[in-house]
Amino acid sequence: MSKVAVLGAGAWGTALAKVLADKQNPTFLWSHSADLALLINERRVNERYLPSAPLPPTLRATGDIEQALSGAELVVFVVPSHAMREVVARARPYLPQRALLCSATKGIENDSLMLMSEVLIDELGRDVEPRLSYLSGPSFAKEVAAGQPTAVVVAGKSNDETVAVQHAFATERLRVYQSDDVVGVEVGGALKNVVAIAAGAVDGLGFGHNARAGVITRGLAEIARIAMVKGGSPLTLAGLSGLGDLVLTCTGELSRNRTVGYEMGRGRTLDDVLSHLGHVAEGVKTAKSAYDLGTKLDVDLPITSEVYRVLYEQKTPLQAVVDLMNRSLRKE
Ligand SMILES: NC(=O)c1ccc[n+]([C@@H]2O[C@H](COP(=O)([O-])OP(=O)(O)OC[C@H]3O[C@@H](n4cnc5c(N)ncnc54)[C@H](O)[C@@H]3O)[C@@H](O)[C@H]2O)c1
Ligand SMILES: O=P(O)(O)OC[C@H](O)CO
Repeated sequence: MSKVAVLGAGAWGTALAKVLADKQNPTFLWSHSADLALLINERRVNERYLPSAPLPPTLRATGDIEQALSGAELVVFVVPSHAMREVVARARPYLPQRALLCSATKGIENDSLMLMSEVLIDELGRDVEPRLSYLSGPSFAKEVAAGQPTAVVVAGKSNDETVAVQHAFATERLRVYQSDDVVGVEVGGALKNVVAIAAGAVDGLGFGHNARAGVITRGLAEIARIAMVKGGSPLTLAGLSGLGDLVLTCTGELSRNRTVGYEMGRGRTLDDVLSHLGHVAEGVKTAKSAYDLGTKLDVDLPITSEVYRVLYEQKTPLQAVVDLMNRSLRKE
């Protein structure tokens, strides 16, 4: 590619920009903090969000979104989901007409209950849909940046454009699969963060492997129910952006979402955990969106609902486990 723009200089934006820049694509990494962009260029590392990864000379950070976007063939949106609408609106005047647009954000917007695909189309118009794709799957930024073998999936409605994005990201260490199930891939990526908070809480409470496996499996059932009601395929949820990301996030100690649940399981408050986390934990906001979505679409989401009550209604994690275990018995 002659130029790539990555919007969002957090851990994941920096890791993806490094992947693209290591492939010799001139890559602009946009940060909404001009000071952070200056520091990244000066130190050749993003010390705030991804200190473990030295950045190649083909990567340049900038606080100027017009400079980042001008002439870009591929634009990657990697800001937290609550900032997506604002950043897309900011980018809109400068987006090159034919650029491929890829979201690597995992979340569901509060209040509108929109997936990132829906936010992007809402802000940019239905015409851009063939150029839109969504990258998801089990991928801790630190491991991707270190060249650890990783498999992800990119989903889009238009085959040629999705294949182009698949090839843009693929390396010997980053295997990229392709899918046309945008809803399934997005719902899987967003809701696994909520289930990971539950899995972390169960670990923090000191329960065993059985409990964790139960949360993962029954959490997957909830994710699949929402995805299907929204038009996604249950098969997608058996893939990288469903089971794959769920297992990673529910078991990996690098997960911010699991950490939130784990620390709350050990008795810390949400505010205390978030004030020390230093990164976004998407599952916190997505728990509210998913809870509201379940109510709106009349989908049964017991684990998600308990995570919501622990995060927003001061229910204790232990009481949430007790209530989950003592619901009426049913078929699997
Ligand atoms: N970190 C990972 O391993 C990983 C992997 C896959 C997907 N993701 C997803 O990628 C997205 C970004 O996560 P991250 O890990 O890079 O987050 P992070 O917490 O490391 O960084 C967040 C970034 O967003 C910026 N930001 C915050 N508010 C903003 C605003 N209003 N406008 C513009 N920028 C703003 C911050 O300055 C920071 O650069 C999330 O949806 C996350 O779920 C993360
Ligand atoms: O650290 P987490 O919990 O935000 O998870 C990061 C990625 O989504 C894992 O695929």
